[in-house]
Amino acid sequence: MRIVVKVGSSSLTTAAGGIDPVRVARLTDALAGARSAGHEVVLVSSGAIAAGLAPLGLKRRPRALSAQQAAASVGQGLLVHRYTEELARHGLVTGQVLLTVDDVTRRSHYRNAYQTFAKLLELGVLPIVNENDTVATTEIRFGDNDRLAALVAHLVHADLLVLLSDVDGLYDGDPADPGSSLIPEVAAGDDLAHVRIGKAGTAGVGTGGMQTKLEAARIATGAGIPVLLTAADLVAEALTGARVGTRFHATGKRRPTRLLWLAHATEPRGQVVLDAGAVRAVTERRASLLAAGVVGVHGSFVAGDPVDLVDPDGRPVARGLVNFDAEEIPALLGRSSHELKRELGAAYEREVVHRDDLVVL
Ligand SMILES: Nc1ncnc2c1ncn2[C@@H]1O[C@H](COP(=O)(O)OP(=O)(O)O)[C@@H](O)[C@H]1O
Ligand SMILES: N[C@@H](CCC(=O)OP(=O)(O)O)C(=O)O
Repeated sequence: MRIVVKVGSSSLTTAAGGIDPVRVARLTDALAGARSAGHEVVLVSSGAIAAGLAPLGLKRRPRALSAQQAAASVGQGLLVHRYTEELARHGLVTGQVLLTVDDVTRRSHYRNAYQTFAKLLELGVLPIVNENDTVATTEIRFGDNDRLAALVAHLVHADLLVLLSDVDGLYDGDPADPGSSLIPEVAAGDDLAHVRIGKAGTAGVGTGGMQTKLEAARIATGAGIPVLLTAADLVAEALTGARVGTRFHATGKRRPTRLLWLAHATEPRGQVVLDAGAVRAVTERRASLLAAGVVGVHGSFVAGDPVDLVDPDGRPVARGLVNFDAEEIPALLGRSSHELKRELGAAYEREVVHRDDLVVL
């Protein structure tokens, strides 16, 4: 099996906030065990910011983005160094992969990322992935690694996504509350509306809490990948197939990876307003969006940016990579490709959003 394992900051750090060598060793022992059993493993690890706090004399995760980026810059190297040393004891070679949203939503970059992972796995390397925190800006930042892990699982065609946290699974209420109980299975179509979801754990280093784990589980299972959510302390059990944690069954089929990223990882830079006919063409017939069906445009974007396609009432119906700059679109509104080609030249005959770059929400 090809397994993506994601570990959160709260499962890697000591109470004081630094990287905990004992917890890292427990994790790497289990990853090495999975490799010995014949599985391919990709690790998505948070903890760069947490690892950078102590060397910078910081007590807790800073609020300002620039300070978080500085901490990540200091901490990422330390974190990967720790993993590299531990995995080397098991004869394993590690490789660092730092991703930004843009890297994987634009077609050429996405193919590049896929090929890098394929090569690393073919060479027997254990890739260690994190967000490229130091360069990611607010707009293009994931911020939490749960969704990143789900998208990486899809990118590398994983058979299983294991989400490790400081809690041993999904509870129907606050896990600290003695009245709450663990949910062992989430089947396709199960309604989680009754589950009370709280914020991130007490350690104060995690970011997403249970909400981003559920989103990650929804993305992965919706793309055909089952998810196991359990405690980092139980990683060895989880990777040897013991019945621990919460198992989310696959609910959907694989979709092209880039489109999954487009739907879940991009911040739209603007909106293109469609008339009712274009809404039907895009959502029901999966057609490209042509200028003839566009009635308005909002925001400032350039060709290649992600935009939301909205219906006449402003509700998003799809997201796509647009082929024109925002300021070019008003001149095209409602006009047929044929007319545009005749008056403005062949370059204007292109679709506003091509069907291959479009995902229905
Ligand atoms: N319904 C719930 N079930 C399980 N955990 C929950 C729930 N609601 C809130 N949580 C909290 O979510 C925390 C995990 O999120 P977080 O601290 O962001 O972890 P990580 O650093 O592993 O990503 C747990 O410590 C737990 O206290
Ligand atoms: N990329 C960030 C991870 C963000 C984060 O804290 O995520 P998580 O602990 O998984 O909720 C880091 O390495 O510090």
